[in-house]
Amino acid sequence: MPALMQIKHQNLDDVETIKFQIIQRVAYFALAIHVALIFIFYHLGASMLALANIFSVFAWASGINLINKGRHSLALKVFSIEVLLHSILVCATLGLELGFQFYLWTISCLLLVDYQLKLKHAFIYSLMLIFTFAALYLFFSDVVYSYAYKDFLLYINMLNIVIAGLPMVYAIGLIREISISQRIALTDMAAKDHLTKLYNRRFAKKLILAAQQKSVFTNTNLCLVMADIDFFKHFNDTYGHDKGDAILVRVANVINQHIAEQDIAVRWGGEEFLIVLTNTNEQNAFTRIERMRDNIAALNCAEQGGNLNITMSFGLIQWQSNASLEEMLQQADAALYKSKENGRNQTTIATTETDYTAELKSI
Ligand SMILES: Nc1nc2c(ncn2[C@@H]2O[C@H](COP(=O)(O)OP(=O)(O)OP(=O)(O)O)[C@@H](O)[C@H]2O)c(=O)[nH]1
Repeated sequence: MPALMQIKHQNLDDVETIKFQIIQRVAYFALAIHVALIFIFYHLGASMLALANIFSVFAWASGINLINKGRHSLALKVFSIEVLLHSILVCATLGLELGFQFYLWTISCLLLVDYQLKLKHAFIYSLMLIFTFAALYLFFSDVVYSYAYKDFLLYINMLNIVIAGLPMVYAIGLIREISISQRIALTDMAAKDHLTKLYNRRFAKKLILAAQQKSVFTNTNLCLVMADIDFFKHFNDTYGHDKGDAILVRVANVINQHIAEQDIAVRWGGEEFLIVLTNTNEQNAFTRIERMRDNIAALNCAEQGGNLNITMSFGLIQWQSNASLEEMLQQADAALYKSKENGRNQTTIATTETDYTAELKSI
């Protein structure tokens, strides 16, 4: 999987690691280029630059080593200083026509992705690199290239611009992916219950109201189902709270397996769940919930605690036109209560005597 794509599927903690894996790959590439430059500069007759490149190779190698040791921020500083000195030296010796000064732009972007550096400091260093870029034109624009391969200057310049530009595009793409993945993670944290990964009550209300509006608009049915694990207190008391938690997760997984993508499953309270089945009438919902109930009762909970069976009771209502969410929840709750009263491990369909349309008309 490409590294940028990989970020979407990682935890926030892993994002920094992936970022530096990418930087390390770029550093290996830079190291190889600097090794080649030793020979290229030597061949051109610029022996002082060839000698300086040996130090550059050491700088890139030690930066890579620092990344391996987890000293990411220091590695970036080593890379930045190397590029800064290298650009100044090459421009002072060979002039600006080769385009080595463009690497200062690349490194100024790289400093900004170092989160260990305070933003203020990162800005200052980056600006200093940009000012250095401008100053090179001030001081070295009259340096004339007097070495071999003069005819190739334009192409080398173009090559340097491309090589310097690619990491900048890559770095901005990386920052974009990181901020998107963080936004997704934060939205998820705000919307979901951390144990079961189902929607939490607060966030779900917005979703349910939107689903209800859609059902009115599309003239389709919507059902609300209240569900509650039977004798869960007894399970907790017998096997402990941690094993109770594991049961909640397994029950939530079964619920998820039995709902469609557009349906909504919510951890409503402790061991109480709310399921919203869209585009489904009362009879269909009943059949689907009964299948879910059977599968919960068939869960093998031996791992979580002895041979105690987990069962669940359900209360179901089809959303009545003009009824409010609170009214429907009350009815679903009343139906759930009946399931409990009648012996648990069953589904009760609410019998609504209230005519919500008439109620609305009389207001
Ligand atoms: N393990 C665990 N238990 C929880 C959690 N939230 C609520 N509970 C427990 O769920 C139990 C609910 O007990 P009750 O409301 O008495 O209901 P019950 O024992 O399931 O009995 P009925 O609903 O009448 O069948 C309590 O013991 C709570 O401590 C949770 O997040 N984890």
